[in-house]
Amino acid sequence: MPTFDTIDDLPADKRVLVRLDLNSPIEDGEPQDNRRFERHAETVRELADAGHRVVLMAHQGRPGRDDFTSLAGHAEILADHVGRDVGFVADTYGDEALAAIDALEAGEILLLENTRMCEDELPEASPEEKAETAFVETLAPHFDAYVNDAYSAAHRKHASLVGFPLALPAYAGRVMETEYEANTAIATREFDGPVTMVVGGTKATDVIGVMDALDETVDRFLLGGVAGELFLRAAGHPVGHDVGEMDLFDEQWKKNQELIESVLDERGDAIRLASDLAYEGDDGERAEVAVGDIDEKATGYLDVGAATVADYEPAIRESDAVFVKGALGVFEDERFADGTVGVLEAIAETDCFSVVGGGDTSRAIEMYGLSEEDFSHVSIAGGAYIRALTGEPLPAVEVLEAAAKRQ
Ligand SMILES: Nc1ncnc2c1ncn2[C@@H]1O[C@H](COP(=O)(O)OP(=O)(O)O)[C@@H](O)[C@H]1O
Ligand SMILES: O=C(OP(=O)(O)O)[C@H](O)COP(=O)(O)O
Repeated sequence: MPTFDTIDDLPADKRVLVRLDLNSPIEDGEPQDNRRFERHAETVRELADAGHRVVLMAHQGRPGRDDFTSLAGHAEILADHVGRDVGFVADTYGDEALAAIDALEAGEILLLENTRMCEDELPEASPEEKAETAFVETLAPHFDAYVNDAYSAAHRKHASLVGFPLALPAYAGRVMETEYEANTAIATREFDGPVTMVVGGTKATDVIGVMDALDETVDRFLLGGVAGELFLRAAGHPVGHDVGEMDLFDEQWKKNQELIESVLDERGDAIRLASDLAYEGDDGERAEVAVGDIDEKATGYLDVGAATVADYEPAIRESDAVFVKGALGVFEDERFADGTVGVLEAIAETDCFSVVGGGDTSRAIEMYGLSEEDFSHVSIAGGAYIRALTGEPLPAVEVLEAAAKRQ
C-alpha cells in the first residue's frame, strides 16, 4: 500500500498544479508520441472531468543538448490523448504564466513551458532549498494543491518535483500510483533461476551506480549502448570516447571511470560485453566489426553486432527474470535496431518475468511489432525503476509521503 495521498483524497473544485514527465524523443525538433502521453492523459482527464483547474508542468531534455526544446508540441500531442484542449504558455512563472493560470476556468487545462528553462529547477538540492526558490514561492500561492504524476523523474531532486510538496497539500497522480506499486512489488520479488539485466541507452551515469547496488539481485548483465562501450574501454579496447561532434562518452567516462573499473573488477564474471559493433559504412549501409579488430574508433558505433546478439539471446532464454534498461543501439534507425529488437524478441518468446523500462526504450516495442502483453511490465520509467529495484528511496516519493503525514 502506498504511503502517500492520491487524487482520490483531493477535495473538489481546486486549482491544481500537476507535474508530469513528458520527456520524449525529439526528431527534427518535434516531440515524438510515446506512452508517457497516453498514461499521463488518464490523470489529466480525470482531474479536468472532476472540475479542477489543471495546470501542468513538465521538462524536456537537458540544457545544452539537442533534445532541450519548448513544450509547445507536447501540448498538442497531450490534447489528442486527453480528448480536451490543452492550452500552452511559453513561460514558467513569469507574468504571462500567472495571467494564464489565473484566467483558467473549471475543467480547463494549461501546460507551462519546459521547467528546465527556469534556472531554479536544476541543479539538484534538498526539498527545503528547492521550496525556497522564486519558482516555487511565486507559483505555489496560485494553487490549492500539487499532484505529482512524474514517477519516472522521481529520482531527481528538482524544484518541480521536491519543492512544491513542502508548499502545498500534495497528492500522487494515477501514473505515480501504479508505477510505484508495480516497481516496489518487483523490488521485493524473489526468483528461482538466473536474473538478467540488459543495460544500454545513453544515460550511463544512471545505470552504472545501480549495477553496483544490484549486486545481490542480478546474476548477469548484458551490455550495449553507451554504457556498453564505456565498459569496453575499461576492458582496454580503443572505444568509448567521443569522436567529431559527439557528446556522449568523455564526460560520462570522467565521472564514472573509477566506478566502471571497480564494477568490472568485482563483477567481471557477471558482465557480458559486446564482441562486435555496428556502424554506418561508407555506402550508408550497416557494417559490423569485431571488437578485437578495432585499432582506432573513427566513427560512432550505433548498435551491437550479430555475434553479440547470438551470444545474448540464449542467456535471456535461460533466465527466470529479465530487466531491460536502455536500448542496445539507436533502434529509431532501422539499420541499427537489430540488437535492441533481437533482445526484446527473445524476452517476448521466453516465459520469464520481464520488465522493460525507459521512455525511449519502451518505444521500441510497438515500433517493431511486439506487444506490451509479451512483457510482465512495461514501465515508462527508466532511471527511477532501476533505482527502485535497489530499494533506494526516490526523493520525490519521499516528499509525497512526508506531505501525507502533515495532511
Ligand atoms: N551506441 C549508441 N549511441 C547513441 N545512442 C544510443 C546508442 N545505443 C542506444 N542509444 C540510444 O539510447 C536511447 C535510450 O536510452 P536512454 O535515454 O538512456 O533510455 P530511456 O529513456 O529508455 O531510459 C535510445 O533512444 C537509443 O537511440
Ligand atoms: O526520461 C527520463 O528518465 P529515463 O531516461 O531514465 O527514463 C526522465 O524524464 C528523467 O530525465 P533526466 O534523466 O534528463 O533527468
